[in-house]
Amino acid sequence: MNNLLEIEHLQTHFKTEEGTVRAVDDISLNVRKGEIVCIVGESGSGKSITAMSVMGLIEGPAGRVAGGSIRFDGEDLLKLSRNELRTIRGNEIAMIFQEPMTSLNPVLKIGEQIMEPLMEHQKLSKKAARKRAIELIGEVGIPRAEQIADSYPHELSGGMLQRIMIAIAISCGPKLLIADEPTTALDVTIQAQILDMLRKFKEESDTSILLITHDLGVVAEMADYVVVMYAGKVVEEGEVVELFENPKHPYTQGLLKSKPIINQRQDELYSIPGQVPNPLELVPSCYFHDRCAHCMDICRTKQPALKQVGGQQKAACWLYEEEAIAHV
Ligand SMILES: Nc1ncnc2c1ncn2[C@@H]1O[C@H](COP(=O)(O)OP(=O)(O)OP(=O)(O)O)[C@@H](O)[C@H]1O
Repeated sequence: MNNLLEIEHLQTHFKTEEGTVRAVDDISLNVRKGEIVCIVGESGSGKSITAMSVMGLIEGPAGRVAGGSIRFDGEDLLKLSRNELRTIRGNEIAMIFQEPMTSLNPVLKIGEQIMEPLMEHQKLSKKAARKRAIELIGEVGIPRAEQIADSYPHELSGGMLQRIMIAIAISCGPKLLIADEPTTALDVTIQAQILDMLRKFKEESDTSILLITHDLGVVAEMADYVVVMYAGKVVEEGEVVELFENPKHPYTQGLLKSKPIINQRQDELYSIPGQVPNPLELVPSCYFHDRCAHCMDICRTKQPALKQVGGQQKAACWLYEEEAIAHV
């Protein structure tokens, strides 16, 4: 109902010499029209690979989507040909990456790079595309747009380049914007400006945003709905207020405890003890068990399923299972 993106039981695997990495291991999530969904989790939890799977950017033969479905606006993206996918990518679904320098072509002028999708997807003439590119540079808050259009990427600051990436991403009026850590490389003031811009764009155009971050401050500011990932799995999800007020999964509780609080001096910031497990050594269990203060016997031997734990909130934790209590 009203879902623009529906990911169901997605599995994305990588074959390595040491074995298969289940980077995304049976995850489901929805993004409704006009909604911002944040995927949050530590490094290596599978956030980026989820986004790359939606974009059809998983490279074979080592990487492959091994199962599940990704429906966008009613269409199963995994069943589309490369060409059909290319038509959707950059047009109806656009992505902003963490490092703009790696996505921009260093030898092409900024204006030309903004013009490219406008000519390819919107079929604008060169002249019309240039005019629109200059407008877009202004729309993302960069002054002297014409001069910027004629500059090369290395002549711009990191914050400006990220604005250019946003200009490219919004140029074709996408229905879904995927932003993978879009502000991580930027200082806090610029970070806030970029997030404001994304929110404003969402409100004006009713675009949905799938925002990937490890920063709960960003989640608090941006999300309608939050999906917490750990070791390739969704361990908790819910409406942002509900989840922040009453996190159920010990991992989410740990993440929230380790979030710095603005205007409050904290002598030592809490961090969750231990490390994310080696993706090649996962055994049937709760993957968080050896970092969890509430670990029970069952957590070491059986994987908890994601279940409703109140309101819209779901958690995958034996603490909320009657079966667990029977085993203690
Ligand atoms: N090409 C690859 N080959 C093998 N394993 C990979 C490959 N790409 C990613 N992985 C593994 O998949 C898992 C998930 O990676 P992913 O980049 O999605 O994590 P993430 O949550 O986005 O972390 P980060 O914030 O560091 O980007 C990790 O264990 C990673 O090592």
